Amino acid sequence: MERTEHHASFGGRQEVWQHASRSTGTPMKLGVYLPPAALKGEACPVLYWLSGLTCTEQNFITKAGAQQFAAEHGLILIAPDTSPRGDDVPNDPAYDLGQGAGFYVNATQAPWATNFRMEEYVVHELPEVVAALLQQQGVKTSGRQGIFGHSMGGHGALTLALRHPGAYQSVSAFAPIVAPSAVPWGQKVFTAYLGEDRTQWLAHDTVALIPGAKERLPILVDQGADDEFLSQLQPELLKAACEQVGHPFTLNMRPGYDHSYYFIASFMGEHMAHHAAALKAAG
Ligand SMILES: N[C@@H](CCC(=O)N[C@@H](CS)C(=O)NCC(=O)O)C(=O)O
Repeated sequence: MERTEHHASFGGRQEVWQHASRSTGTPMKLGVYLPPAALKGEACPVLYWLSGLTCTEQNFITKAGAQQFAAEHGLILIAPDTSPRGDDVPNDPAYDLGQGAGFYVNATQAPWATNFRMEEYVVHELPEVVAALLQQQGVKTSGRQGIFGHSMGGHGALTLALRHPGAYQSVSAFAPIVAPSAVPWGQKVFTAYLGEDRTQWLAHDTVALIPGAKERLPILVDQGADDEFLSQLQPELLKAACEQVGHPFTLNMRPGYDHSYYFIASFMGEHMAHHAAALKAAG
């Protein structure tokens, strides 16, 4: 495990770490923000951010403006890469498949199944990696975890929270892909990673998971009304699914906002407050 970057930020520290991943069989990078409270020895909750298509660990830490709110609320922020990478890792020329497009599932199909194990990585390996690198720096955590993300990463945050009840105490998303089985991005990637059997896809589809959810963790979603990818996102499908079973759900449609990090940064403070409140209430 190696620290490759560190920068003072809002009284805390933004770091980047690299480690050998047993889940993906590749080196993986992650952004780690330590708020001032953590550096002073307070036990802080951990909030995971999952990025969208084409992103690395860098997009969120350089463009979302989240550090100021993490500093204010005393949250440790973890931002992993979106997929395994490397010359020996399968890839595709399109931006929405292969490297940079892990979709937070464990692929079952060749040639992806060996390395593309992002669900295993995020849910099981990452917390161990984070615990180890925090311990190395004498930083304590409260044992509470939240998860949020954008687009493909919004899909990741919602499905991982729903598929692993008890693992996360707060969840939210910016412009998430809520029904991957019903839209081109999801259909293409799920066919490649999970195969032709659509019943396998539904286990990774937020709208399909809501009716049988084991816990009703409140979901906060922000969506730009002028998002150029709205047809791939369709937040109204999630609204309807939540209404049908009484799953607590807040959808903020934001007129004039697109799909970019300008949109994300504009509402980051509200999402961080949502997580801070839920993680504090969870103890
Ligand atoms: N038009 C984009 C589509 C991909 C895209 O918009 N990716 C979003 C997530 S789905 C993103 O966060 N891009 C990186 C950034 O804005 O920093 C491309 O072809 O690169």
